[in-house]
Amino acid sequence: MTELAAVKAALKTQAVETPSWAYGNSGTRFKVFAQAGVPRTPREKLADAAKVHEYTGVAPTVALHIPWDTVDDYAALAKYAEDRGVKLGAINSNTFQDDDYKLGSICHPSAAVRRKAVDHLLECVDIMDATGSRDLKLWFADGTNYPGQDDVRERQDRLAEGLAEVYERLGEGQRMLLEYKFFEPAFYTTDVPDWGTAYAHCLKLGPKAQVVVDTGHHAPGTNIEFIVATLLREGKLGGFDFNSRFYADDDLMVGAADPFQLFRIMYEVVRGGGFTPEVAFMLDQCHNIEAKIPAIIRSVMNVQEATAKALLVDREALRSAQVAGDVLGANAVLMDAYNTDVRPLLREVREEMGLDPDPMAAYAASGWAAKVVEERVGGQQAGWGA
Ligand SMILES: C[C@@H]1O[C@H](O)[C@H](O)[C@H](O)[C@H]1O
Ligand SMILES: [Mn+2]
Ligand SMILES: [Mn+2]
Repeated sequence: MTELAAVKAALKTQAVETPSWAYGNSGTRFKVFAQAGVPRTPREKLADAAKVHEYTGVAPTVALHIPWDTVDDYAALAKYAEDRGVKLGAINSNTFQDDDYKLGSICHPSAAVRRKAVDHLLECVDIMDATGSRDLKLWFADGTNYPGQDDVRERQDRLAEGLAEVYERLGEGQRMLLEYKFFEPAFYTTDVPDWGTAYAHCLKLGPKAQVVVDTGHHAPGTNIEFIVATLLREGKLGGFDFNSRFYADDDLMVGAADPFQLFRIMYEVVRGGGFTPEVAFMLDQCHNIEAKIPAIIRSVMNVQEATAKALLVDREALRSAQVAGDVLGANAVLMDAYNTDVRPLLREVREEMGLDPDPMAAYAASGWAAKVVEERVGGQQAGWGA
């Protein structure tokens, strides 16, 4: 197989998981701008997600967030998704919106509150059993706002104890993905603030515990691809929450703020043997002012473009330049790939997959946007963030 054929074949195996909550309204503490036609139910979110997969061909799963996507019958929801060509993906817990969690959830000083939080996580595993999901994704808002507010070390003990109980509950083929974030909503300490803390907990828990890298969760200037290379080397990279940011956890379209960073990340993924189903490529975004479905289609295409460029890196030329200490030569090999216009290649890949080469145009021509605005009248629009 020629190198180009191999690159095309790899691109056809790409799988980007889209987040149910990105189809709903979202915003900031200043304002949530509602949009006409936004889903009102988990089923309507799945119907929109199915459109993203229909036009990109590489968005076959949808992450759920509990309780935002709570339903009576999860098996029926999984069937509804499959009837539309997508599958239910990671189950995201939520221990950050309940009044009891003001001082934390799994790290809270009160054993009763910790019990409540762990019970929610265990309920999420029950849901995974019903949906057939592999991954339980855990992000904790837990932290403190002032020095002395709580015992930093003891909160880690509480975290370890709670995670261990959930780990024991995981079934065959199930994993827990622990996500870190350096701040917000806590502003002094965050109990899982960085990759090192997440890695340390996952190492102690065992092989079913892996780390999630949310690309919006690092201090400015952090070399995220170094973290990716290291976690892959350790066999502890479970997945990504892809988005982009200019300042904090802006949750903008992945690749929009820094396409070069996304390329560098995907290069370390490819180089580290991480372009496999073992690494979950998930989007975690909020489309506060832009149309949501087109924004998610654009995001999936941004991931495809970064991946194509990463797969096109001339590894042999790079290796020999690196071994020779040819600094400029080595850098030039990587930049050649990055500066390659891969859009014609991806158009070909889509045509070979039986898709319209231009997903954005195909979606715009589908009339889906007008259809949902007309149909989705009344009821409570889905949304979060204010
Ligand atoms: C909504 C919530 O936001 C957090 O910042 C984190 O990124 C989590 O992954 C996401 O579930
Ligand atoms: Mn995230
Ligand atoms: Mn986030």
